[in-house]
Amino acid sequence: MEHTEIGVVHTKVDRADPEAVATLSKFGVATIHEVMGRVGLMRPYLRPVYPTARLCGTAVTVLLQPGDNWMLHVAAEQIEDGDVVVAACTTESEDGFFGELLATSFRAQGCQGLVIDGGVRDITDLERMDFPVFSRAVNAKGTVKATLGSVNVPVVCGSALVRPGDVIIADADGVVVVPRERAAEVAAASAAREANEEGKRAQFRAGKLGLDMYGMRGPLAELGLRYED
Ligand SMILES: O=C([O-])CC(=O)C(=O)O
Ligand SMILES: [Mg+2]
Repeated sequence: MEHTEIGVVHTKVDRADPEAVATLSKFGVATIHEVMGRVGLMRPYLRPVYPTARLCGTAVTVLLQPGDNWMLHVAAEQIEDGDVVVAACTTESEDGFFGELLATSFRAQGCQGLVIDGGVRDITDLERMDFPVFSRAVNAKGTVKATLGSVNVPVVCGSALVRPGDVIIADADGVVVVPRERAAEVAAASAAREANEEGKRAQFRAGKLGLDMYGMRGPLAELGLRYED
């Protein structure tokens, strides 16, 4: 996707339904990705900067220029309670765009965390603050404030399309995007899948084999699987 809109801040965002966002926050990224039909995942190079980092919220999107974090300060003013900032870059950049100072500012505006297709720094402080960040790099290299990007335009972050107001869920398994129109439906489907998995878990715990639970013996025999002493 081409990033054509440079130098614009959209101040009005159509955010996903808060009740659906609250429900989605209870589920893991793998579950949500599965029930959406195995779509919406960002590339796995985006990793939490500390292992227990976890976030769920509606996206304020940022388009950055390489080595320039000016638009993150512009974005701070657009954050509402429960938002997650999703920052993409016009050109690949691993510079340290974000650290504990910006985290302090974002948190004061009600931000739930950051997903950035770039670098971040101050990660010991970010962990101490329990401010969840998912990034492509940890990098002490600083950035400037010299060039315009945009805020609240559609962006491609970790190869996934994110529109302002979409729901972002991230945990140790990855980052997933739920289009804002699908939030309620995906939340309900996630709850159903979790209930189904709880049933399977109970059977596995009791010693039942997947071979029997999933009726695999017949198809394996048909394919000619042999058991030999
Ligand atoms: O200020 C910056 O450029 C990034 C940073 O280290 C911080 O936010 O603490
Ligand atoms: Mg710093």
